[in-house]
Amino acid sequence: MSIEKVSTTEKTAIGIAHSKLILIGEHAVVHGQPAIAIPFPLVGVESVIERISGPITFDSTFYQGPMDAAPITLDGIINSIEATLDHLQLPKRNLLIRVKSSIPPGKGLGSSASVAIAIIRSLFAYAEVSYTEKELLYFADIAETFAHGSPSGIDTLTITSESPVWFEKENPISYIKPSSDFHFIVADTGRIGDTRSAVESVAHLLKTAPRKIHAKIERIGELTHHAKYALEKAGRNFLGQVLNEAQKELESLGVSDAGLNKMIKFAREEGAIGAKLTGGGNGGCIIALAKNEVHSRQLAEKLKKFGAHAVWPFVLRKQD
Ligand SMILES: Nc1ncnc2c1ncn2[C@@H]1O[C@H](COP(=O)(O)OP(=O)(O)O)[C@@H](O)[C@H]1O
Ligand SMILES: C[C@@](O)(CCOP(=O)(O)O)CC(=O)O
Repeated sequence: MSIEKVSTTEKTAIGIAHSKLILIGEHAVVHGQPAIAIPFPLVGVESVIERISGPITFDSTFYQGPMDAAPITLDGIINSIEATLDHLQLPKRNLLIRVKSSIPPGKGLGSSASVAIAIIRSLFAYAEVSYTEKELLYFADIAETFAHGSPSGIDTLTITSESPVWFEKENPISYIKPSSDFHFIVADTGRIGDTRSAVESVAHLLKTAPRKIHAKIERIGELTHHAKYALEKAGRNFLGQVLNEAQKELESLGVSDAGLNKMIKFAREEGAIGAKLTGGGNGGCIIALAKNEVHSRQLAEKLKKFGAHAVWPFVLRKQD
């Protein structure tokens, strides 16, 4: 079936979602340590729902066609959609779901969670029903659990937040207020990571060498406390050191690959105060802390020439 030929009536509804960056604490957060994550509005997802007649139909870069024939990679999102439709008491038919995303998938930027959240928002808008934050997270976490096994919940929480978050599994959220501007660059190594298998490999290590691995996870937690202090008080030089320390621990947990290590090394040689992987790792993106705005632009150019598939200079603004 060609999506262009599906005839729609005038009723449409839109839902959007930005993506997220984990500044520090990925992987350790799955095991109860805190993490800091930042809403990342430079890439995002738009979901448009249109009324059609016939089965629910997808139109996205991942798949075009009826939902009941969708590939297994969409099962998580489909579970979220079905649960949301049940909640809204809408029939599971007569909808066209168009998904446009500028978030590269499998790069640690929370693509799966953003897609789920944009779609859920568009379904609520279509039904003209308002929702609470808790409901939104509940339906999005259905997709995340399917995609990532045992997600900490940090992706969905940051994607629904407008401010940087301090996140712990048992005590989900408080907000971080940076005391100055921080200039970051996010750069994509080009290699796709698999968050689920990276999380599983850390869980496996934890079983085989519990004391050693637990100490590393706790160290990341301690560094995350230092990062909060750096953002709110001590400033960029201390934050850079802390990010570099966190990268060492992530490497020793086996979630940083050669592509990430090479790009992180290059960013530091070019003056980044700190650099580490962001997200699930073993592919995906690095986050580097620049000295200032000019340096951030120069570093972005250099990373591009070095071979980054995409580069996003990004300012975390001071908040009063
Ligand atoms: N454009 C898109 N359309 C539909 N689903 C998408 C799209 N982009 C991502 N997804 C969903 O998200 C999953 C990929 O996200 P993933 O690589 O796990 O993201 P991340 O590791 O960055 O959180 C896909 O399997 C699919 O279910
Ligand atoms: C590795 C982890 O800490 C972050 C994963 O980030 P992403 O899904 O790769 O964007 C997993 C989690 O917190 O659920």
